[in-house]
Amino acid sequence: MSSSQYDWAKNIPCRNIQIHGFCKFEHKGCSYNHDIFQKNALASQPEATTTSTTTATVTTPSNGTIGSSGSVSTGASTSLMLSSSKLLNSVTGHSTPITTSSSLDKPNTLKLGLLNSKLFSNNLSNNNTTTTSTTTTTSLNDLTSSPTTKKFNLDSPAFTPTSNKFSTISPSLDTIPTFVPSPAGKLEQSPVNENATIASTLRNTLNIDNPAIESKPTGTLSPNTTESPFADFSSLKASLSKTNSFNPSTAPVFTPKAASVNVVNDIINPMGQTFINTQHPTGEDLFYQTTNLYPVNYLLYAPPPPPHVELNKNPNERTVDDLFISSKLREYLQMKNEESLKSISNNELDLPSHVGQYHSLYPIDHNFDYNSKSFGYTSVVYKCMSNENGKLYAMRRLQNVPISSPSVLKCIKKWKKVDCANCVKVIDVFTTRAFNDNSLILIYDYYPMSLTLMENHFMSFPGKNPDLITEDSLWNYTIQLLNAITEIHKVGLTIGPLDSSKIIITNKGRIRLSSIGINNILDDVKEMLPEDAKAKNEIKDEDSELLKLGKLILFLAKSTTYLKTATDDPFEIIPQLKFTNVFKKMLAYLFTKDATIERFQELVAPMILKLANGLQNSCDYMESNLMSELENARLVRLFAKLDFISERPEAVKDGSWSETGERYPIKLFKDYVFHQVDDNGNPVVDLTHVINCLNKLDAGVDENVLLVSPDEMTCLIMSYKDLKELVNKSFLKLLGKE
Ligand SMILES: Nc1ncnc2c1ncn2[C@@H]1O[C@H](COP(=O)(O)OP(=O)(O)OP(=O)(O)O)[C@@H](O)[C@H]1O
Repeated sequence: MSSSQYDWAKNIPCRNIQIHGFCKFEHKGCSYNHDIFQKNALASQPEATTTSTTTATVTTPSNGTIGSSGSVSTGASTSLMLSSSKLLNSVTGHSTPITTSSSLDKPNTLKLGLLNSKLFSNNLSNNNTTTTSTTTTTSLNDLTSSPTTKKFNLDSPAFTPTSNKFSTISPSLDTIPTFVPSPAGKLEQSPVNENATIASTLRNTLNIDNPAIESKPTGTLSPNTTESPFADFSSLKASLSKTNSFNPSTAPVFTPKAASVNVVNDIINPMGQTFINTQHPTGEDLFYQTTNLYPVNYLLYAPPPPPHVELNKNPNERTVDDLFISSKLREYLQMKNEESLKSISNNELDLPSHVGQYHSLYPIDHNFDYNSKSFGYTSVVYKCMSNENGKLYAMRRLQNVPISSPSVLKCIKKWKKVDCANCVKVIDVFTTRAFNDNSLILIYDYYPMSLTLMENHFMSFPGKNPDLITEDSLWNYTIQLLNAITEIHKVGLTIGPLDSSKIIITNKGRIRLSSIGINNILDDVKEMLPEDAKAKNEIKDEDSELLKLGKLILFLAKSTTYLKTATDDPFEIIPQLKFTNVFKKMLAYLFTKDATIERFQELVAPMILKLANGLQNSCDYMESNLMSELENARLVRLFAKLDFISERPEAVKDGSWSETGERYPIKLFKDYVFHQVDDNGNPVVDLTHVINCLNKLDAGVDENVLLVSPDEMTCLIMSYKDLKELVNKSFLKLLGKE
């Protein structure tokens, strides 16, 4: 680049000086004039004004018009000024030069450029300029007399940054003046007051209950306080960090049961429900304090449609409910989940924090009776969590069992081998002094929400009445218990007493023996007792397995019938039962002396087939529900993928990631799926649309979709196929696998 090429610029003041106060390219080839400002600074003020006025007025040609059309009158001095200043900017801003202006013809443009340059230089020797300069003197009179000059005229001081001011500012951080807050007396004025308002807004937004802040209400800060107003902020910051930082020991967990703890007052919430405000507990109790005080609505996500909708549906019509797992099943499973998440502070019940490797004990006895000694010892059942694998287990504790040798626990090895669908699997057995006594502990698989046969059929609980005993349910129990007996026999063991309080219902109609193995251990313990103690603990268990089964079924069956004669003889009771003869025959067989398991199995075979049929139907039902959830899981993964990709905060600076770059269609697609509004601007909440779109995206169909940005300035037509490719590509890039 030859310097002569930019000769035209040598009289034009450098815009860098104008803006920044200096030009860092001054001695590095910048072709613009750098001396003018120095001269101007030295020149006296009146002179400068005169120069300015004189040069400014030059903007109007002699005929009082400007531009190629010659139609702009001198009256439009403001617009004229703007045009010329615009032009000046374009010239001095090193951008498109004078000659390329489209709106002005060449001579005029050139003239204006030169005239404007005179605004600063007043030093032109060019003939053209001299002529123009002469011609504009008249216009000056016109302009000065014009009423429009009042507001914004040529006399308005031009913006001339004082280069001295900027040059005195040191780039060093140390020399940057520090902000000194206003004296306390001026606290009611901004900006301090503004800060206080921010603090209070923050406090209100975050709902921080900080007495330090509370004592200094917004806008009424004490005038004679000598404290820095930022003291508020430090306390706010402290409380913010306190409020927002995660502390596992104080982080609340959802504990529905604990709602009744430490009740101080009830508050009526706006939704018309009563929830409980708990006193702030201390220490460990904080962990268990109630946070969700509203009763859980298990059907919140997809409530079943009202009957009039359900009944009047056409075959091709679906409700949201149809898209998901059946509401009843979901509610049931969610209740089970909730039950298994229940916890309570160890302090509250004086429970040990750990028993062996098990912790988080939670008593699950529904009707704990200290005097009930089913095994000859008081027994309590807890839900607990294993420290080893994080799984939940049921822990049965027998209090004060006189175990003198660990050898009595060996028999449990055999019980661990029992793999039966109608027995609760035993996991572990040990003794402990964690409860301050000699407790025998047995660990079993945990089945949330299970009730014993006794509880299910003979007791009522809040929200649950005793279940009716029917012939079908009795057949069901008989066959399942027969299965348990058979399986236990296979490993050379016997079931021990068959008690309705030691059989749990873990699912609809599904029963399991809940305390297998205990009897064997206690028998061995008994063997080791001294003779007199042995006699005291004697529990006669001479019945055959089938007889035990018969007694249990008879006990359940006779509870359904009013017996005319009070008798204990099963052969007198059975004929009085209001059940079918087949059932009565089966029950009577269990009480016969020569009853065998094999013969009994033959007897109940037709009923086993019926049960097998029901179980298979139940399996099909579960599988179909699983299928619908399977699709949901697929869509959830797609949701997750989309969310992983779009609106990544760390990519905000890098526009190429989502906002304007390659991934912009994904952002628009998300808007298309989730953020549509109707004609009235109301959000469109249509799950079918969402599922349709996501399914098409997942399948990558060839169909095109019109994606429009919210401001309607960008429209894209893309196929789901391309979108899918883009999503996959972006996701791989995110994983660093591209
Ligand atoms: N493995 C288990 N999983 C889940 N809950 C269980 C399990 N075993 C027992 N339970 C539940 O624990 C509670 C107490 O059981 P337990 O056998 O002690 O019955 P109980 O009626 O209290 O008898 P007892 O009067 O002899 O103590 C019952 O509600 C039962 O459903």
